[in-house]
Amino acid sequence: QGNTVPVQDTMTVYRKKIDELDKEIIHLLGERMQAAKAIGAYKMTHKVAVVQPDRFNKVLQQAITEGKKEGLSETFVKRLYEDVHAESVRQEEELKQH
Ligand SMILES: C=C(O[C@@H]1C=C(C(=O)O)C=C[C@H]1O)C(=O)O
Repeated sequence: QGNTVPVQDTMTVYRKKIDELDKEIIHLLGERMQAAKAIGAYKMTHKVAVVQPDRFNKVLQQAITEGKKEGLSETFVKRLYEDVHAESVRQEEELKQH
């Protein structure tokens, strides 16, 4: 059928967009982890606890607010940020081993 080619093209265009956005997301997450590690290094020198629940709660609330503007559910943003936070804490803790 002649219409299968344009359908493929449309999907290819959007998938290319998704691939680009995914690259940006990963790049930004990497940058975020670098910032967390810089904070982790400061904490290590000044004997400050890695996990800061009040700060994380603020970060989470900000993300939920921004997420809502983008049509993202609170549940999704919460799950996502709990994972991001866990990785951030893991990377800060890892600094102590070196
Ligand atoms: C990066 C920090 O360390 C931890 C990680 C956080 C984060 O990833 O946003 C927030 C609070 C801390 O539990 C920080 O204290 O700011």
